[in-house]
Amino acid sequence: MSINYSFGLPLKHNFAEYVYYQGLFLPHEIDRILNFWDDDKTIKATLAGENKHDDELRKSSVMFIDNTPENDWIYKKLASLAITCNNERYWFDLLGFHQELQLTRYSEGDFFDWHMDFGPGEISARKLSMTIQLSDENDYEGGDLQFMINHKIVAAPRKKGTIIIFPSFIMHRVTPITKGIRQSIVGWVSGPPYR
Ligand SMILES: O=C(O)CCC(=O)C(=O)O
Ligand SMILES: [Fe+2]
Repeated sequence: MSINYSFGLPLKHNFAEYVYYQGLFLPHEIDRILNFWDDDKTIKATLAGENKHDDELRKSSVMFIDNTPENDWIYKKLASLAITCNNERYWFDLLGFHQELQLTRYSEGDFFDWHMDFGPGEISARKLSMTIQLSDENDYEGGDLQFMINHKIVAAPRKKGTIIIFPSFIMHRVTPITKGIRQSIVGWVSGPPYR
């Protein structure tokens, strides 16, 4: 027998484990971002939150893109895309970027194994994760950004300039680079606790 015991929850039929967008950054803008790479500002990637050093989970180099006036165009574009995407798909409460955008470089042998971007402590406010594929897909082998969707592993598009957005609680990884270099920007949009 059927029952009707609705709490009247607003259901979101547009939810997707990840979405991607192309064309927000022009090729010359991507090249401009790639030129930010400065070996002197580079650090070995650590994990936010718990288990800060876990060499088995992650190997890559990162630097941070300060939110200075010259870099604001990058933040602006990503913020506006995040808001649009959120309004179409997720309806999370978002407050903004509370951590600097991260420029990541994966060289041969580098990887980031299965993880969520969400967790206890300083990463508990993350709601949406964003990745920009900065490298030409033919410049590296391996280095796929993949999502675990139920029992299936799905790879994100690799095309240079693609922006992939996903809820920060979705499991994902970057497979080991077997040849070349892959670069990406990773950003996290934060918000108040889920309720
Ligand atoms: O490089 C990427 O595309 C994603 C990296 C990642 O998952 C992270 O930094 O949390
Ligand atoms: Fe991640």
